[in-house]
Amino acid sequence: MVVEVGILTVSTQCSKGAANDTSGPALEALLCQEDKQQWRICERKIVPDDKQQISAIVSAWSLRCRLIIVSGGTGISPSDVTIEAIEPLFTKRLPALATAMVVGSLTITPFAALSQVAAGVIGQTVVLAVPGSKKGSVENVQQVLKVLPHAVDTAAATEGTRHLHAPSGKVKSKVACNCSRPEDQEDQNIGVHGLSNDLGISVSRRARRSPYPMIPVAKALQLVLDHVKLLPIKRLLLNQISYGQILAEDVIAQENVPGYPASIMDGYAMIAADGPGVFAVRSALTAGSANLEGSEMLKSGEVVRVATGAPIPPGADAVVMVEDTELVTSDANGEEQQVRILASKEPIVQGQNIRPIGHDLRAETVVLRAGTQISEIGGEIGTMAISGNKEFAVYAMPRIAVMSTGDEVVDVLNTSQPHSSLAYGCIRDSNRPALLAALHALGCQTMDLGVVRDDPDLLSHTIRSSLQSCDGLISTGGVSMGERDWLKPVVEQRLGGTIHFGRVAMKPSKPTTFATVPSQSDSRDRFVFALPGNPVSALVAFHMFVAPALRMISGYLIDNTVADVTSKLRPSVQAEFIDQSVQLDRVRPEYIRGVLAWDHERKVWVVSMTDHKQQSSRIASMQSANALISLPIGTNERPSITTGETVTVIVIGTPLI
Ligand SMILES: Nc1nc2c(c(=O)[nH]1)N[C@H]1C(S)=C(S)[C@@H](COP(=O)(O)OP(=O)(O)OC[C@H]3O[C@@H](n4cnc5c(N)ncnc54)[C@H](O)[C@@H]3O)O[C@H]1N2
Ligand code: MOO
Ligand SMILES: [Mg+2]
Repeated sequence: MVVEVGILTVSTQCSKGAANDTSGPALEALLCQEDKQQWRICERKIVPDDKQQISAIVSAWSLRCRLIIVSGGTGISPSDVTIEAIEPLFTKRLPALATAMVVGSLTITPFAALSQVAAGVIGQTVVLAVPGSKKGSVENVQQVLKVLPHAVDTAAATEGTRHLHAPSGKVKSKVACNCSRPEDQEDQNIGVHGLSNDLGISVSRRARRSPYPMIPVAKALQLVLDHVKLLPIKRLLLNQISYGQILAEDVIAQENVPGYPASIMDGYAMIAADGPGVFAVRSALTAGSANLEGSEMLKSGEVVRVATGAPIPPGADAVVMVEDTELVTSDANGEEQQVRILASKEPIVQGQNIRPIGHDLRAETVVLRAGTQISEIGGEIGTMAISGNKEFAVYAMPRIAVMSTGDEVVDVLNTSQPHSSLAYGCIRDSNRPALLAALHALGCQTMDLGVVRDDPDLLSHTIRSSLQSCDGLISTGGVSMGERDWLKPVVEQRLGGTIHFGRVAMKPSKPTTFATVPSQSDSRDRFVFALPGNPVSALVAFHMFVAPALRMISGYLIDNTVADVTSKLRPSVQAEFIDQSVQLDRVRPEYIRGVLAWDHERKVWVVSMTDHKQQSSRIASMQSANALISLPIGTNERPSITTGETVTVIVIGTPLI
């Protein structure tokens, strides 16, 4: 049997070209001498003493090599990190194999005692870590050369099973995956997977199956919510606050509203006990009239003309509307001298038409709770304005970078380019405009990264630099199995990111990818949603995963009282399906685009499809959609849904009412 071997040289000097790699070629020669038929060197690489790079490469190779030898970085200096990089990946340790290497080498030199060799299994791959010197590496491998074929056979012989491992280097769990499972079937290997194709790999050697298990939608959403973090709190002036923002602290009224007893009507302030009759008009008070403290008390038989909002003069305890009075006498200037308060069915009572101090807001009480969303209706902004506070604590709104990717994708937002006819094989970018609009509707700030070509260098540079000033990034395209689908390897291998999931059991949007990337400036990881390129897949994934995450980090859950947070972040209703029958997909749950409306006669929610061409490439099927109709996987017993059945509908827009 031919065994695929990877030889990784770890040396910062060699990786910079400052020294020649001697151990790699020596190990190659050793294996070739042994038996050319048996060992085939399929991977060779030199990397610096960098833990992340070492573990990323060993992880990726473990998907296609049966034996990996890592030489170098096994000493005891602080820069030696090979053992720390690979041991956490081991799904099984082989301590005796490591001991055999050390014991054998000690018979040659006592310096062997200063190397930390390691041996273990990652999935079905045997991995050895040996010293970096030409002599040391060869001597160590020689000690175990005879048993290596058997070790490799045994590791590979775990029939039908493959142990997957976490990309971050931490072994989360050992899981078995049935290799005969159809590619599209949901995988239970949640949260554990191998790495994407090595960026430098030729197309013929790329993995032909995705290393990312296809996880259920609910689990994917949970992973997203587990890994995104609340944004910082900001103290903003009222005119800096945007609709949609969430209060991070209670708003306390600083003063009473009104701060004085105020008239509710235009009319006459009087003493209620006087009752109807003729009164002398002593003076007039309009809204904004100065403080009346110290002014003369109103006497029986007098009234003061007041406007709505004007302070009530001292001594007065009721206001009668102007409509319930008539003029009796006036002076030469037209000023009122006497008015009659007309008798009506209702007696005049104390406090009539007067707002006492603090009637609307009482000083030092909470007028808006933390967790309140500032709506576009205006009620919250108005209350904040009147509360007497200058600044308000709110959660920052996310700033999100948006990027379309693809050599064939033509930018329609770049106005400096003339609008030209589309070249053969190209398509206009519909994803970025749609996502930017959806983000703005959620109140997010955006950074438009344009259309980026399918080039790992360009992609990694664009993502890295945008994440310096954004909380997260949304890209579309390049996440599936194509030879230029670079997003996953770029995130893992160039940005040091962790992919939490790379496929979801749903139709559309199967290759939806969610990752976190360490920040270069602070301890808050940035998130990357690498959405599929198909336009409907991108938008459905946005509403299923990205929008709830954005709500969560903007503070939507801080006053959470409901057990099921999903219902707050991604609301759904039960509705009657009123369209023609639809065949259910036999492999993935499907989210078809729908129009949700309230049936006023029957008092039920009803939902129909936007149209009957629901392909994931066809953005027109998203037109008018305000809902995603969540359809279960079809079975022989239930192959379709028919008119009148009740379905779960995820609300993504304003329902028709
Ligand atoms: N062998 C396999 N092939 C595919 C699989 C699979 O599992 N195995 N999955 C399919 C599914 S499902 C989807 S969804 C797509 C996702 O593809 P990518 O995310 O890699 O996206 P691209 O390959 O870059 O593009 C796919 C499609 O979308 C068009 N596109 C891309 N960007 C835009 C844009 N900004 N505006 C408009 N249209 C865009 C692009 O031209 C392609 O037609 O993969 C399947 N393949
Ligand atoms: O998941 Mo893809 O989004 O089916 O077309
Ligand atoms: Mg693709």
